[in-house]
Amino acid sequence: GEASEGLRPVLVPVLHLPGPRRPPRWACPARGPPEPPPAAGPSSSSSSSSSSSSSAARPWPRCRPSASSSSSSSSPPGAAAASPSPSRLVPYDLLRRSLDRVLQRADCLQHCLGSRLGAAPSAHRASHAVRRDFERREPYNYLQVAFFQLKKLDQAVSAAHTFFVANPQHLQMREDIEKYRRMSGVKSDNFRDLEAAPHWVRAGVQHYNADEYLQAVDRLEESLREALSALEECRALCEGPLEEEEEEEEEEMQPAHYIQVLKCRQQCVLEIATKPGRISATEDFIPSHLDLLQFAYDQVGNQALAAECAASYLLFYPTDEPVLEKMKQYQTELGEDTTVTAREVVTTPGLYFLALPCPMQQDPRSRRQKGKHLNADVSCSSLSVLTSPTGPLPFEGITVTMDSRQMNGTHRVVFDRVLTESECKDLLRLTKAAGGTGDGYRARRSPHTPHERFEGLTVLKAMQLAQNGDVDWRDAKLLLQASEKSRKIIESYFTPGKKLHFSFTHLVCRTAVEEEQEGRMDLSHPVHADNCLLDPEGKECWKEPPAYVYRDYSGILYLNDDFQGGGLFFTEMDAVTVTAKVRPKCGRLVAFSSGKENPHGVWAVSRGRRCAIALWYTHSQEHAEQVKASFLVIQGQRQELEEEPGDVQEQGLSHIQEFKKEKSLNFLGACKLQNLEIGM
Ligand SMILES: O=C(O)CCC(=O)C(=O)O
Ligand SMILES: [Fe+2]
Repeated sequence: GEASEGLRPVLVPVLHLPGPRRPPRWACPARGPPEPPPAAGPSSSSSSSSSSSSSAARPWPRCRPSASSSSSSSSPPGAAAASPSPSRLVPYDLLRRSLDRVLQRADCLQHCLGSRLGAAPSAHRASHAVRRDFERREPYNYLQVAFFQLKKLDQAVSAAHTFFVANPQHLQMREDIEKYRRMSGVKSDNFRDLEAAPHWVRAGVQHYNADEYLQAVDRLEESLREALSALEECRALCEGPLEEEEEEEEEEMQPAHYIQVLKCRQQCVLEIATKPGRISATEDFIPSHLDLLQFAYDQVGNQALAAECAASYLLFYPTDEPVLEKMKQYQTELGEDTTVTAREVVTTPGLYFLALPCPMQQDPRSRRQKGKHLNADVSCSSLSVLTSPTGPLPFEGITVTMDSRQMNGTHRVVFDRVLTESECKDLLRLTKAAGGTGDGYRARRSPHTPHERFEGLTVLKAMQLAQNGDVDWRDAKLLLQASEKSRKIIESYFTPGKKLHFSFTHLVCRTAVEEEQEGRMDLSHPVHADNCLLDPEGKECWKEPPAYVYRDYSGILYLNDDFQGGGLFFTEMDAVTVTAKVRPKCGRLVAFSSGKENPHGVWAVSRGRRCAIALWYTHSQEHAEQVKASFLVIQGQRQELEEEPGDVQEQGLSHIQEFKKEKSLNFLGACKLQNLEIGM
């Protein structure tokens, strides 16, 4: 109907590289196919404006299309000097040289940004230049020549046409195109734009636009599959040991393959150069398809698949209001106990590909045997390094500030705005009131360093304090709520569909002991991993007691920033090479997997008091903390519990029994929470 018409997602089905079609500036005219006989092909000599003395000897474009040169129509001196002798000028050489330039830039950029060495200025220039090359479709200019040399006329024509589409004012190419048109053996359908969306993209969209949703879903699914495998191939190409292999197999290299490599590289460069959160139009292909599919499935009455698409879409745009709204609606329609899961797509902002089962241990030689047809194993091997699996975040307003990639590791993330300023204030009040009541941490005042005082408070302790009237019930409850909120965020981000239980929750403050700061060299918290015993010398981490081996994920929710020092940092297994830093502040939640992949420590707090809620989670029900149960018991409200979904209910009830036995506390009179809702 009308209303749903209005909600139709805007279409952005672009797989090719986008870019403004502003007229490019040209340093040199592109040259047509080399052999001059007019009958054989477009002439390269007739309209040459070059004054270079060596032009007659060189059958190739005299000037390499250059992103930076804009003033001269003669050969840049550097380029001329670097030119191989005419006899060596086979198409591949030339093509390669132009590609190498781009590839070098890409590598440089990757390296530059990767190591975060004053990345901004040069890296961004490079990225613009690379981008410009692609916007201008420069490589196609070379390709047409290469194909022409190879006597692959149809491909030469489509390369020329593809270039011309983006450069309609290019006189030389216009002439060449005219010549191609007159050549026998050239068919009109050779004038194809190789950068245009492929047929399988258009078909789905056409059906969609014609409101033919049944056909649309089939075609869109097909299109999505194609796109995912294309992307995957790209990743493999981008990350594989490309140059080496090509060096050996140069003879066999096909120009089309170069183009593919180039595009892939370009995509990687863009991904890396793309600011966090900004998703380029190329990358928009998948979410936009998911968006269309969601609507189409909805229209054909398949709510389950529509919901699945919405959930998948939210992996890319976790805060998209209309889709979040839709999601809620689907959840209601499908029933709350139906779990809606996203498709097997993993993503970080700006980086995604299919989560295939990875043949991790594959012999690298197998790739070589398969020659240039790079396979999933290449991208798989990088999967664990480059990506974090993410699900939609269950709360609005929370942002992902840094992901694994930005933190140079695996399963690391920083969320912001998990708490408001006023919630931080309330929780800090709780720490004040609780101060001096013992550290809740094996009762040691300074477990890590004599230069700081360490205070801690568990949830249970907070509840008991509230019961005794030592702290405000609402503050105690807020501690529980903040913990549960963090749990939900971390669960949905790292392990959607797989329950994470509390393992231990601890509100901790580290206070600098003023007279103990001079010449201090130690850390507030030495480098460690949370579920294994780190051995930096042996670069190992022993997953055995007394380590808390059952801890699967760790979270630290920070409450303040008015102190000196106290930054969290991650290291390599050597415990000294810092790979990422996190500055604490109110509402910031850092989360990471608890294993050897995430050694971390805290720099000395040299002034003031640093407070945070440290949270550990486990998949193991056996090791689940009884926070929720204790909360319910304190309320004395079994009935609340009975409204919980099945598994929580069961778990809660059995924990109540245990809890009562263990603590032999009489909670019946402790019903102060009765009027406070449990709602998280
Ligand atoms: O407070 C922090 O930032 C980290 C604390 C930590 O790593 C721990 O308690 O295990
Ligand atoms: Fe830790």
